Amino acid sequence: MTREISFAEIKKHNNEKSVWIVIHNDVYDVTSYLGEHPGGEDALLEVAGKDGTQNFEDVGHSEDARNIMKKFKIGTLPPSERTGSSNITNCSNLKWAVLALAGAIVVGIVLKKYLS
Ligand code: HEM
Repeated sequence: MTREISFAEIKKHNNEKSVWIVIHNDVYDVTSYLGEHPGGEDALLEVAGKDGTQNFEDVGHSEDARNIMKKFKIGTLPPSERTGSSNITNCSNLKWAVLALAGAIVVGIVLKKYLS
């Protein structure tokens, strides 16, 4: 079960005793994950009680990481506090798809030149 949690409450959980982080408008309680996080506890503490979406995406977390985080979800932001950033993941996937396509086209052109 998840509930709506506002920043007024989230920002109280900003130290190692209790670490709540907002990522893509969802609220995660990662207190028990501090010691297990491959990126270290400091990375999580830095955005404790805040929105860590940007930092989370800058690292380029794997699908694995995104699955693990589901376990820690405790709620979502109220609609009035949400930001429009929940599509960043899709955007970065799209970016890679476009890059892969561009690469394939270049390889195709080079191969065609060599083979003709
Ligand atoms: C519930 C939230 C999070 C989970 C479950 C999580 C999980 C993970 C996992 C599994 C990795 C290993 C690499 C990978 O699989 O991508 C990782 C690496 C890392 N994470 Fe997180 N992470 C979370 C939040 C964050 C946040 C908010 C930050 C930054 C503020 C962060 C910073 C990092 C860094 C710096 C690395 C190391 C990357 C490297 O050394 O290659 N993580 N995280």
